[in-house]
Amino acid sequence: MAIVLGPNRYGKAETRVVRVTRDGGTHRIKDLNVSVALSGAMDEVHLTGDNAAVLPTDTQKNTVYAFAGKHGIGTIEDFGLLLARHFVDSRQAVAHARVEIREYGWRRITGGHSFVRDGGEVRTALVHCGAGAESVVSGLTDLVVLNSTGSEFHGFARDEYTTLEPTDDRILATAVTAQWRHRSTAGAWDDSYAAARDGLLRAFAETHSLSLQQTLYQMGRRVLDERTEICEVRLSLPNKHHFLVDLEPFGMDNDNEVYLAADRPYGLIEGTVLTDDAPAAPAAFD
Ligand SMILES: O=c1[nH]c(=O)c2[nH]c(=O)[nH]c2[nH]1
Repeated sequence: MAIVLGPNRYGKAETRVVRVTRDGGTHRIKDLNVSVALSGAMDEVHLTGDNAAVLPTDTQKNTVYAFAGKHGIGTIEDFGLLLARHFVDSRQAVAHARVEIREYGWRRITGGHSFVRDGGEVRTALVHCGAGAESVVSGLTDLVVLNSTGSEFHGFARDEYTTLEPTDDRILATAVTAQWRHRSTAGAWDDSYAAARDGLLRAFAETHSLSLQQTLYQMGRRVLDERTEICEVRLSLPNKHHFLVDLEPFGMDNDNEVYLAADRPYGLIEGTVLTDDAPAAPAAFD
C-alpha cells in the first residue's frame, strides 16, 4: 500500500477590507470579508517542505488590500474575478483559484459620511478560476423572513415515534441562505442580485405553503423563471419553529396568537433547483 497526497488547497481566509470611496463630501463604503484558496503544483511543499511554489498567504492578504486601493471595489463578483484571475495568471504553480466574498451592507443615515449597518443579511459571491474554466455563484445568507399565516403541514408520514400534530395554519419562518450560479462570467451583477433577491422574497410571500420543501422549490423556480442569466439555485432553509403556547393553565384560549420562538433544534430543508440545460459545473459551489 502506498500513501499519496490527495486534493489540497491553501490561502488566506477572511481578510476584512473596508474601502471608502470619496466623491467630495459624499462617501461610499464597501465592507468585505475575502477568502482566497489556491491550488496547483503544490506537491513539493507537502512532501518535502520545499516552499518554492508557495505564494505566502500573507501576500494573498496584501493583494486583497492592494487591489482594493488600486482598482476600487465594484461588485463582489467582479472583485472576486479580478483576484482569482490575478493569482492564476501570475503564478505558474497556481492552476486554480477560489475566491469567496461576503459583503456587509452599509446604508447612508444622512449627510455624506454616516452609515448604519444593514440588518443581518449578507451578500455573497463565490468565484472559481482554473484552466479554461471559470464560474461565478452569487448569493445571500441570513435573510430572515416570516409568514404569519398561509402555511400548513399535514399528511406527513407517521411511525411509533411521531407526536407532531398536523396543522392547517402555522407560522413559517426561516433564515434564507441562497446561492445561484450564473451561466456566464460577465454580468450586470448588481441588477441580477437585486432581482434574484426580490424573486426569492416574492415567492416566499406568495406561496401558500404545504411544507417548507414546497416553498423552497417555488423560491428556486421563481429565480430561474425570471432570470435567464441564472441556471442553478441552491437553498438552505432552517425551519425556525414557532410553537403555540398552551395558555389553558391561565384560563385563556390561544387562537393562533401567542407563540414560543424556538431556536433549536430546527428542521433544515436544503435543495437545488436547476434548468435542464444547465451546463455541468461540478466544482462551482465547492
Ligand atoms: O415544512 C416542514 N417540513 C418538514 O419536513 C417538517 N418536519 C416537521 O417536523 N415539521 C416540518 N415542516
